[in-house]
Amino acid sequence: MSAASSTFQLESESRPYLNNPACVIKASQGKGRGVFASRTIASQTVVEISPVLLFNKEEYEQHGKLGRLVAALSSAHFRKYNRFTILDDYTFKWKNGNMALALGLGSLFNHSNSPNVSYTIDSSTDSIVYTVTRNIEPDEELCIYYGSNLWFDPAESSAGNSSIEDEEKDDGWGGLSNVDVLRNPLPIFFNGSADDVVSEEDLPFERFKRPPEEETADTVRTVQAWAVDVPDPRSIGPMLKWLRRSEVDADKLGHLKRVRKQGETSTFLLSVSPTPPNLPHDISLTDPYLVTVPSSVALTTTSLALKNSLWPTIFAPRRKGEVEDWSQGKARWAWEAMHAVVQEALRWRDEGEVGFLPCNQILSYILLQLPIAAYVPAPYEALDDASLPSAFIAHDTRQSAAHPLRHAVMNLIRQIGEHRACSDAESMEPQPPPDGDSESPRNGNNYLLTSQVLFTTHEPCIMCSMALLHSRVKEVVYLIPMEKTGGCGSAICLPTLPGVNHRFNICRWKVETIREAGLQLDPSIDS
Ligand SMILES: C[S@@+](CC[C@H](N)C(=O)[O-])C[C@H]1O[C@@H](n2cnc3c(N)ncnc32)[C@H](O)[C@@H]1O
Repeated sequence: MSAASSTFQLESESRPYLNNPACVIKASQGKGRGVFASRTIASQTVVEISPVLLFNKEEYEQHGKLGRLVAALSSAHFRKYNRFTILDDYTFKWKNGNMALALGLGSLFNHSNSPNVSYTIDSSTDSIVYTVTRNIEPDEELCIYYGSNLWFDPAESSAGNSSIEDEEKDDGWGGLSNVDVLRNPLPIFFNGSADDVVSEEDLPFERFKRPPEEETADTVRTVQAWAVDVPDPRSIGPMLKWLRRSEVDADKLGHLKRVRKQGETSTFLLSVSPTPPNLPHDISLTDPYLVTVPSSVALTTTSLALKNSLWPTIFAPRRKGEVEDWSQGKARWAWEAMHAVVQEALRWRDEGEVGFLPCNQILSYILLQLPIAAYVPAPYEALDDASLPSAFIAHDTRQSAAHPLRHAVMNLIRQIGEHRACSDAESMEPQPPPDGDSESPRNGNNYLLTSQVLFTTHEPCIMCSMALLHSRVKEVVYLIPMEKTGGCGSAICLPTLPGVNHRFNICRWKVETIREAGLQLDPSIDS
């Protein structure tokens, strides 16, 4: 039974809904059942809290979904003609790859391009909260927005005045202009406080995991630290207490064990300060002396063996700081940045700039061209800082400039360089001269993307990845992997190559988002 052919056929047929006397379920012209107001409802009233029934990914893929092929080409068109079960009309994405079926009224809200109900996901109680977004008249239908990829032909909606559809309809671009990563359903990280940490699976991207780099005896970094021997085993306890209490360089030596035992003698690591710390007079100790110790944890067993030969070292297979936590606020910032870069690419669609051609004639009606764009937003960490670096955005101009090197990323980096040159010229401050030392803070001033995150529609090619490396970018987030030409993990992963003198993080926007955007691309082009 399809939703639209439900037993509710007549407008006059309505049934009371026990939990909320302001809502009734009635037939809605051309849509099956719908939820209607039985009386006036004030704006911002919560009209429903629906618990959800969760299906895990495997269960849904096997029994509910459209089948793998169709899912891979998840377009409204395919969904329309390839439904396996009516559940496909009711379930939607939940966190951790699960699918959710709203119980109660939640499954009966119809879609409108001008919705009067918004909803938020409450994952702590596995429920969805529905709130009216304006004052509602008696008998008005309550509708939510399902997104721009509908799998049915929508019946005219009376839920609101201005219609999202009016703005979007027939863009001559297969609806790609409607790709709006900010639209409903908003991801989970839009629900909580900006400082809450987002779990890895709820992030909108996957992080590219670099294989840990192997160290050799020549590359292990070391530092000089003060140590002292405790010859009398009875002094070990008091010395440990003293060390704990005094907390000397606890942060700087946290990657090392503080005591090394060799035979009867225990050696205590004291500090990395230029002079030895003041030691307790009531404990029998030798004079402090300098030892060479590793300056970081061991990431691999090879590194551990090397470092332990200098000083017992902590083994931490994950690089400290490699997997940085993302807060809800930062995830929202990234979401908006990705939205901005997609919009920028679309802005150039009619200008004939480099994009992607359908790679398969049979499927060409769902394959779209997307020009390439790149964006560096103002850093999230410095959003409140008035002196923060500006945001920069650029697109690929290979066609219009008739220049083979005018890739979006190259254009962006050049733009930032030119901006920097102009502001330097305007500034009265003398600028430090460039030098070749990557460790030098003076040189750091001359890099163009230090601590910045770059968002791009397409994985940068090898040339662009190298330019990003030379600009000391902190992170690259891309939407579409470029299997044959990408320099950030697809064809090659430039920042992991031996010999390159800068590493940057790589984040690949999650595949579902690309599918939602309806993008299928020719992977053979350089971006
Ligand atoms: C989640 S159900 C909504 C409740 C549904 N009307 C019912 O009777 O069970 C989604 C289904 O409702 C129908 N629907 C929702 N909004 C619609 C609209 N604007 N126009 C036409 N059909 C709609 C479609 O058949 C869709 O697959």
